[in-house]
Amino acid sequence: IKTTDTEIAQLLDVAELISRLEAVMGEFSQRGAGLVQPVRSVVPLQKHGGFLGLMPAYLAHEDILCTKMVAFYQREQGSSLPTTQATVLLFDPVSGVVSAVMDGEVITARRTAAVSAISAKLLMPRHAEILCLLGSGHQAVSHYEVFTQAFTFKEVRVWSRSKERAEEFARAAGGPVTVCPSVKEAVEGADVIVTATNASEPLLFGKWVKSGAHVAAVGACRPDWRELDDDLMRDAVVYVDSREGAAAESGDVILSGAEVFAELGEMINGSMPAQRDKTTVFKSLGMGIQDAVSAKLVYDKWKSQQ
Ligand SMILES: NC(=O)C1=CN([C@@H]2O[C@H](COP(=O)(O)OP(=O)(O)OC[C@H]3O[C@@H](n4cnc5c(N)ncnc54)[C@H](O)[C@@H]3O)[C@@H](O)[C@H]2O)C=CC1
Ligand SMILES: O=C(O)C1=NCCCC1
Repeated sequence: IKTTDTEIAQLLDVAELISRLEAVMGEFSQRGAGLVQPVRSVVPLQKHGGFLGLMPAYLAHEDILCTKMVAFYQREQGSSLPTTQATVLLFDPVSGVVSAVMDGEVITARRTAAVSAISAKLLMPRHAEILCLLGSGHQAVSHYEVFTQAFTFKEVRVWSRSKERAEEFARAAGGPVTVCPSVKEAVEGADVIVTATNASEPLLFGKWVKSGAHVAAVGACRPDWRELDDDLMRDAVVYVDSREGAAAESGDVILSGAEVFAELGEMINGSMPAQRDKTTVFKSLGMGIQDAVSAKLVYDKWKSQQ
């Protein structure tokens, strides 16, 4: 089959996705033989300010064989082209035949937000009231959608480099969103902060972050890119999706020298604690296994409707 982002948006249910992602992230952190997922292969395109990422995964228990190919470009402000363009291939693992070719933008946006929601569920302060989104692009939109579906906040704030974009974001959101003029004002007193920008220098500073807040850091996916400053990285308890991925790709982890406390999956398995009372950072980079379970959910739902 060949499925488009429009179809996938209808088929990929957030609650089902969260439950499948929790299971697979837990399994990943056990490092069993049933799950094969190398760290993303990255082909840098220095000449064009981008890279091509290859993200294969095999999940033996459910017999899911999948790969995503994702092109990522740091665009000029105002460019009409998307930053991230992706295609997901699902294979029949018995024969190697390709069973589905899927657009990858919705899968990428929704599964990333769903993984951040799992981290927030475990790490955000009890009775969290204020959600703050830094950035107003695809990931900010999907994080808004998933977080407001999974949790109830009294206030949602957005900050973006472009005030017009932030205002557009607020208008398009399904509920009230406060547009903030600066990062500092946006994050002051926030319980949950999502950083979803293409910044390569820190824009979120520890001195602005409320003690006990939870930060889901989604951008800065190259070893020399940052969204968070050293103070925040060193003072917070740092969780990652994959230790190997973070050591290879996260500028926030590598350049700050911060210690990684645990993987999300270790918290899910109960082998490492969720330090909810401390300031926490979940550094997300994205993993092939997340795309694999998402693609399988889409494929099964599509088949059940034929
Ligand atoms: N952790 C994960 O699994 C994934 C992470 N990402 C990352 O998420 C980030 C956002 O992706 P999208 O929302 O798809 O991109 P997008 O292009 O739709 O939105 C990017 C946002 O960042 C802002 N921005 C760009 N440069 C900036 C700068 N220097 N300072 C402050 N803001 C800046 C833009 O104004 C826009 O609001 C990217 O860094 C991407 O690498 C993307 C997919 C998966
Ligand atoms: O996991 C992904 O997919 C991506 N992560 C970092 C940026 C490109 C897409």
